Amino acid sequence: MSAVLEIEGLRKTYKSRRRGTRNALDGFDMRVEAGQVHGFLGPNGSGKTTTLRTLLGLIRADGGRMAVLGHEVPAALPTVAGQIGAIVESPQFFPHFSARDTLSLLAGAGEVPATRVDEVLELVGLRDRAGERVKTYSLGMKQRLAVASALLKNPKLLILDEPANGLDPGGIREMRTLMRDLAASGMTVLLSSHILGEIQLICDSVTIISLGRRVAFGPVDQVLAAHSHGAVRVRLDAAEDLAAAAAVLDRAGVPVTRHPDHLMLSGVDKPASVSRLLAEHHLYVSELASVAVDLESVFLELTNTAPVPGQHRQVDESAKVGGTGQPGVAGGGWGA
Ligand SMILES: Nc1ncnc2c1ncn2[C@@H]1O[C@H](COP(=O)(O)OP(=O)(O)OP(=O)(O)O)[C@@H](O)[C@H]1O
Repeated sequence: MSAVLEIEGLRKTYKSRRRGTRNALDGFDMRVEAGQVHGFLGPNGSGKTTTLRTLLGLIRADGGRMAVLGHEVPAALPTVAGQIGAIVESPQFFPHFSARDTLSLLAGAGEVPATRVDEVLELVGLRDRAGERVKTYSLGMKQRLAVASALLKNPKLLILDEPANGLDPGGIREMRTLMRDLAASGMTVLLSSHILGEIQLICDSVTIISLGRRVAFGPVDQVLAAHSHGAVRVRLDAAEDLAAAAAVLDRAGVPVTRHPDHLMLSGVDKPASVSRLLAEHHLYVSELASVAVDLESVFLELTNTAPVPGQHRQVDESAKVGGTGQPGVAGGGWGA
């Protein structure tokens, strides 16, 4: 498979006299293969928008390299920009223009045939409302218009930041079908979203970022498989003992994620040893179950963002990452 997008060792530091320096990207890597729907996931403030803005030449990186469709960017952006469709942050439209006027204007400016306007209106489900002013649109309708505008050029790489934002359940499902159809037609779709159930359904592969570094990547099923090994859910007789149990397991080197009424452990070969260890500390298990993990559990574990009862997690209090940034996916990566 060939890479449509390659990012290696990307670094970006924001400097401000008042707030000092902040490493938004700290040697971030990413690879997206052709024809895939690729999910780009990370907690608030982990560096997703910074990555996308850097890729599109909106801000300058401090180090690393990026290539789109085999061309180094930002140097080659004039060559490849016509093949990238992107919505990063909410685009603004003229409120008094209709969707059709808006798209016709963009098509004219981008030398896109006028017939494409009706094609994209149909694709995003706005055909019957295309003549109405944008200011009368709902949030979801504006979001559909944004996706239509990114599709106008029939790009090879489509980058969408939270495309399901504001969509009703039917709209989310339609967007899911649209993404899959676009990928089937050969388009590569990079999707940033916090709706992990959706990502698991739509995406072929994912990259998870935390504190500006990649903490997992690969085909969704491989990322899940890598973290399903020895995944065990633990409940205790007394739920108030969960914190003490988490501390005991942590000291024993067992990866543990706290949830409001249970703990999730990974890499447990002998579940019985967990109940024995906890009993030695007078902590008694009421349930010990092997489970198949979902993307949300993997995300919460890797980014250390699972909610903890009685605590208000602050932005940036996610995982201190280290090591290779690889999830243990066989072969050290995919498409290699
Ligand atoms: N212009 C800026 N000046 C200073 N710091 C910034 C600036 N833009 C982003 N940052 C900081 O860089 C870090 C990464 O921000 P970024 O917007 O890339 O996160 P994100 O992953 O897109 O988050 P979200 O999921 O909330 O959209 C954050 O700590 C943020 O505060």
